[in-house]
Amino acid sequence: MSTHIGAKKGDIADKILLPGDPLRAKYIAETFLEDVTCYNEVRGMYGFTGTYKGERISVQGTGMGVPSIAIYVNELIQEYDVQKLIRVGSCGALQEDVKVRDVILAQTATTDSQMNRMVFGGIDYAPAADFGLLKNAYDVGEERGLNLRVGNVFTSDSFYRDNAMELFNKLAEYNVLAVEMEATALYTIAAKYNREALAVLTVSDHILSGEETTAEERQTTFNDMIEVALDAAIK
Ligand SMILES: O=P(O)(O)O[C@H]1O[C@H](CO)[C@@H](O)[C@H]1O
Ligand SMILES: O=c1cc[nH]c(=O)[nH]1
Repeated sequence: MSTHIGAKKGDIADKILLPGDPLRAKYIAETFLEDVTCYNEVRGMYGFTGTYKGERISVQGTGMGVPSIAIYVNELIQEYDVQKLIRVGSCGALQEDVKVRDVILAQTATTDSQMNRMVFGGIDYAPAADFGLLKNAYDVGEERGLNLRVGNVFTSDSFYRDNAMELFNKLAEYNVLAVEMEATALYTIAAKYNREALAVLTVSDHILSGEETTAEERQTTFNDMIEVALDAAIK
């Protein structure tokens, strides 16, 4: 086992979905995977391995924010040799034409996290999705008739911030689509170890209008996101 994951070598597949919420990991495993085993309960951050359309795949909760996902992604890569990592998360829309329930593929992730600046000595590294995974996800979404958005998202170090609209309006002016809290760390760590990474996000609320999804709607639209991620992972 690694420091935060109670799995043996080989318990985790080389492809993995990464929701922030560990209960979303459980939902994905129970709803979409077959022959499921739970390999992790450490800190309640559930991890499961099963099969999807005959292919072995895992799903692991990451918690919220850059420090938390960075722990799981580092251990999944360094201790369990995971190759393809796809975050499946929620986000808040920053553009008028991005609607609640839309699914976004994060091509890149702007951030206020200090993580990359610490690594690169102050340079603004540009974390990017793996092109092959991004293309697979886009193609899968098109085949399913989804209106996927592709672009820049903001990985925020805080969910609550003073004068938030000042920053959000500036990000919107520069065409950032939505705000979430983990993608930048996933992309940067995956790049370091030459692994494939992508964040697929469902808009759960709209920052400008205040509109929110109901719990039921969230489940349905999350299903679109989850199926896009699963099909992209095995394509
Ligand atoms: O739905 P998840 O994957 O947790 O993602 C979003 O939701 C959390 C905030 O409520 C943050 O983790 C943010 O990135
Ligand atoms: O980080 C997040 C996630 C969903 N909605 C938000 O407003 N922020």
